[in-house]
Amino acid sequence: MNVLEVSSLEKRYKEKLAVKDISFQLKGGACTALLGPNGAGKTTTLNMLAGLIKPTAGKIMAPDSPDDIREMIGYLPQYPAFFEWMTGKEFLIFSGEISGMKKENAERRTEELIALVGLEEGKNRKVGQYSGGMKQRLGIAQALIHKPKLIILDEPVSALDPFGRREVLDLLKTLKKETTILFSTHILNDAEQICEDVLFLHEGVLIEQGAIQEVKARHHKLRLTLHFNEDSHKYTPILKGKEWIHNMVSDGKRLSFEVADLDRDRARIFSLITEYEWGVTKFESSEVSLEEVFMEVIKK
Ligand SMILES: Nc1ncnc2c1ncn2[C@@H]1O[C@H](COP(=O)(O)OP(=O)(O)OP(=O)(O)O)[C@@H](O)[C@H]1O
Repeated sequence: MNVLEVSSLEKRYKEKLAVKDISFQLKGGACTALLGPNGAGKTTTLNMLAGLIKPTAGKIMAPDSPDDIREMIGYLPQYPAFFEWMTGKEFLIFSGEISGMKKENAERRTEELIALVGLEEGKNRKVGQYSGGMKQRLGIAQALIHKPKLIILDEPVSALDPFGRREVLDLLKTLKKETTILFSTHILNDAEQICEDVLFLHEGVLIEQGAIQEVKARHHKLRLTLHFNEDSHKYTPILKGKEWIHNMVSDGKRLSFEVADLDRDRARIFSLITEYEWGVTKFESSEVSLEEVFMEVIKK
């Protein structure tokens, strides 16, 4: 069942067409990553879904809650504003009350959320004293206060150090069990770790979408890496002429390239190694990352 269905969505800011005719669906219970470089249109798209800005054209539908889409969405903006003089607990109760909850319900929900996002220790400290990771976890709790079916998070980990990033990614993994998640990021590795589905946005256009495994399979490539006991540049002329070798990178003693058929091309490489008696110290094969697939799709 789709939680959200978006069709032909478009946003124009004066002369700038920031989002161009994009269509996609969000499956209930799935985690979807909206990926794209700076300026791709991620924030504009999320702001339209959250009802903060009006689309120039297109439709946003929620099959399950057709009357009040905003009710079913919890949103964490890229730069959330907190009242730094409130404690985390006070801030959540206040957020619940301004979203229309009765005080006792807001208090009950706050306790649940504090446990869920792991803020027990800091709940009575002022938000101004929180670390970046704690603030993001508080922001996520705030987005969840009214038990939304879908939470939308704009770059929730981009501004965090590696420790804070891990905290928030782990929290998102836990939340996947309870709610549908859509989050934007330009760090593809984060998406790969926690999401099932991806949307690739580039210059306002949705250039690829679907299950991560399917997207990878569509652009199926594998990377072989050879480690030599000397500078690998010496070996590139022999490999350059082979039509089955793509995107070769020579980096010190290491040489890597993409191939389409691992078994066939591994055998080809082994026969070259034997023929030329190359001093190979290590041989590795790996799947290309989502990041490499994305760069490939953008180039096309
Ligand atoms: N209010 C606005 N008025 C005019 N142009 C805007 C406005 N907001 C965004 N834009 C432009 O629309 C394009 C998309 O911006 P948007 O912020 O949605 O991208 P983004 O993918 O979220 O980028 P980032 O990762 O840098 O946040 C950019 O070219 C941006 O300059």
